[in-house]
Amino acid sequence: MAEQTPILLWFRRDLRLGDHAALSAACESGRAVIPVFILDEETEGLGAAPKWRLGKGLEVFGKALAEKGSRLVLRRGAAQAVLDALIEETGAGAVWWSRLYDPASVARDTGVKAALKERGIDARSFGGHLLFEPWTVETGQGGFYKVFTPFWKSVRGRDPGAPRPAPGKIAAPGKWPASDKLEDWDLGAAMDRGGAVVARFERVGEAAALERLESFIEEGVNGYRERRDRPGVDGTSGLSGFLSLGEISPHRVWAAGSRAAEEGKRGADTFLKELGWREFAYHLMHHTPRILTDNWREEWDAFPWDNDERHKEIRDWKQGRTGVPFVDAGLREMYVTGRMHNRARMVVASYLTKHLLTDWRVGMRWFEDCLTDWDPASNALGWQWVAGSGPDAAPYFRIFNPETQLEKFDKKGLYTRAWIAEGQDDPPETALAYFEAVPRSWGLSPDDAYPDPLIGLKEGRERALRAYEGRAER
Ligand SMILES: Cc1cc2nc3c(=O)[nH]c(=O)nc-3n(C[C@H](O)[C@H](O)[C@H](O)COP(=O)(O)OP(=O)(O)OC[C@H]3O[C@@H](n4cnc5c(N)ncnc54)[C@H](O)[C@@H]3O)c2cc1C
Repeated sequence: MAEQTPILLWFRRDLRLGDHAALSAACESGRAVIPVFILDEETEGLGAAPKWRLGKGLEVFGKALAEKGSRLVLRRGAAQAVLDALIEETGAGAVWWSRLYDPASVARDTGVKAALKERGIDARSFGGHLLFEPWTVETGQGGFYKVFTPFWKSVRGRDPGAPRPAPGKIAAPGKWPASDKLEDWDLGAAMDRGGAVVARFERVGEAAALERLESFIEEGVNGYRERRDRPGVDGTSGLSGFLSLGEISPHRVWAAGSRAAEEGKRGADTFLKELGWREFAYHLMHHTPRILTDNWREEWDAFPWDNDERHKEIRDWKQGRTGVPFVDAGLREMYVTGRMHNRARMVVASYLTKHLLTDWRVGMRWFEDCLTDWDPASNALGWQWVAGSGPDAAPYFRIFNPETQLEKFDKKGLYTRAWIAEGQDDPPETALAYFEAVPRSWGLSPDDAYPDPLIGLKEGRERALRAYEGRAER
């Protein structure tokens, strides 16, 4: 009987046991569950840091499954071919997974679902990566939202439902199919010596995510509104890496934030709103997938962006050597920790796209290679928002001044001291770690002089404004 056959649970960006709709449904069915992760073309193509982070996540998730008497079967190849082979080997009658929303995953999953259904396999996708499915949020006219505030107004009162508990038991199949060895995949290869440095700062897995959420709600959320903009303090939740790989569900985070708001904890509403930005990014990626590749506002196609990555300015920006302390601190923080404070993300993006007149896609790709919390939707929206080419974007002429930003948000110089070694008698470990992490071929040393600015801030600003005005005349 088909109902007795095992279920293949295809894990992707949902490496958790708690609040997992597909896993809970599979366990409730009473059938054997075979968890599988596929290293397919799309996963192979991840940037260096997200791929390294995925490897760490898979390691921890495999152990969590083992504690439940289950396993994570690892296979490499095209998703359809791998699933077909596993169906043959195990007699599975169903393949279930949690939905993804980027266009490449949607195209792959749509094809896989159709092919599986064709051969009589119960192929099902479940929600869980988002609070609200993008197609369920509509304007009064039946369209999609292009501006955050009305989007937020339309969803903030919704109840996304309570998070589900982790299953007590995951029934194992009579015989396990063979699995690749995670070490053989060498997912951290492109990180070279940087991996060991980032590992000091990275926390991985569902248990770590739950711990972080709990401590943030207990101690951090109260001061979140005031502290979230200060890059030199630990004032935000630090959950983005976990959310990116689905080691915690947004429902779980939302539920904790809502409870904190009900208890009157200051900052909780602001925190929920930030989760709203993540939803908004996905809403836009679903309705306009070109946000990942093209100027969302087509009039920007005429802008004379520089996108020649051989240019010294772009190389210096990537290396955190622009001579502008806030910009360099942000880029170095990312290189060392795999993450960058949100205020710094805005400042480095503004500097690249405005002072250096560089195409936002150059910066977006660098983030995609260096961020352990890389998220396709939030990254694209963030870059287009800052560049001015995106939906609900900051106007181009509002150019961040990295010096005044520093005076405002890092008055005591905590952030720049933490990340820039040059010029300090006794630099902290964080600042020195940058020189351990970067490739030797960059030839950098903490004893070097701090670089001169690539361009005066006033001069860069005026040049950007001239280019912007020129664009309007084109
Ligand atoms: C140019 C640029 C690129 C970015 N790239 C990414 C990316 O690749 N991955 C990523 O997760 N975020 C990205 N962000 C958004 C934001 O910087 C990070 O989500 C945030 O810094 C993560 O830290 P946290 O978890 O401590 O955030 P908190 O302040 O604690 O916020 C809680 C959660 O809300 C969500 N969130 C917060 N701010 C934003 C935002 N502006 N847009 C979308 N979601 C948000 C995140 O899921 C975050 O974990 C980018 C922002 C900019 C300006």
